[in-house]
Amino acid sequence: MITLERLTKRFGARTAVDDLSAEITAGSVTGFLGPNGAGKSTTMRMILGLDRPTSGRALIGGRPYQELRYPLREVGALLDAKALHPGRRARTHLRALARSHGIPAARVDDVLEMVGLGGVERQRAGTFSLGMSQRLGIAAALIGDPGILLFDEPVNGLDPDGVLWIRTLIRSLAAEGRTVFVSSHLMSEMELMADQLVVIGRGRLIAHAPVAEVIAASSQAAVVVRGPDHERITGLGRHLAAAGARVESEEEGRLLVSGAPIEDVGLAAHRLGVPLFELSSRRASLEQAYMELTADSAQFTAS
Ligand SMILES: Nc1ncnc2c1ncn2[C@@H]1O[C@H](COP(=O)(O)OP(=O)(O)OP(=O)(O)O)[C@@H](O)[C@H]1O
Repeated sequence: MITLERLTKRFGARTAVDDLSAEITAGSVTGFLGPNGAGKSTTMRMILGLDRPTSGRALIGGRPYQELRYPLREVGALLDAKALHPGRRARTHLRALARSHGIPAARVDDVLEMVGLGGVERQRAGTFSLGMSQRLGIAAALIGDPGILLFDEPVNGLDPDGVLWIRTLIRSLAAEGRTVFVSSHLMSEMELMADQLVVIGRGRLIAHAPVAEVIAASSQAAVVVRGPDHERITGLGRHLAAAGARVESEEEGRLLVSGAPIEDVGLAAHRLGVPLFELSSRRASLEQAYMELTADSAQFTAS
């Protein structure tokens, strides 16, 4: 588990992370979302002891990073896949990491196989494609078999095969009971990958909830009602609106109802004797829900 307790980071006059509290639980993938400059990387850096909080704290399994004796055995991270020295060979890099953390050298070959770099371990990192660098970064994150993993934009710039591979890996790491915290700007990918979401804007917490809940809260989520009798459909709409639902009608005989469960809409139609051709749920996308949530906190917006 990762615990953020009133975590705050200021850079001079700029507050990058502002009083952020959240618990990122084990056994599931938690997506970390927010507009550019929202404070995601800074939060991850504080969790990993790379930036010192101005106030508050970030705990890994109940302890600050600095107190972990062999950090790589407790937490692995992929922050910047291209950060590795270009002259380093993949295997040499992983061997050095293993040695400094008391991890058996045999584990190096295991993780190279696991990420599909088994054949290129002697190649220098500078000759790696972005996808290979990403895989090497993931091998480094996994080398200590840690229970907690952080991935900052892991699918950035990857081809569809690479994206599918990372998604499957991340899901399986969580299924093994690990805590997985992943940032991404790709909403469609997050929708497939994450169980919960932490959404921040201007350093502050906007939402912390299961993905399904965040999507259901979007105003784009609606119940679609359609029937042959326009007047009776309109009457049903009035009835639902009087009961507190939001009702729109873009074409005759068809309603979009939000703020009322589909069961209530169906029962109301039945009670009022309104014949229906369609009663269905229109699901919002995570992208729509996210855009609504963060509309007020995007740092850079076109006018
Ligand atoms: N070392 C630093 N010195 C000064 N300001 C910084 C530093 N690091 C980050 N910031 C500022 O803190 C804010 C949060 O940045 P951060 O990189 O954490 O956001 P982010 O959510 O990761 O953004 P992105 O999605 O663009 O990667 C930004 O306004 C950024 O300019």
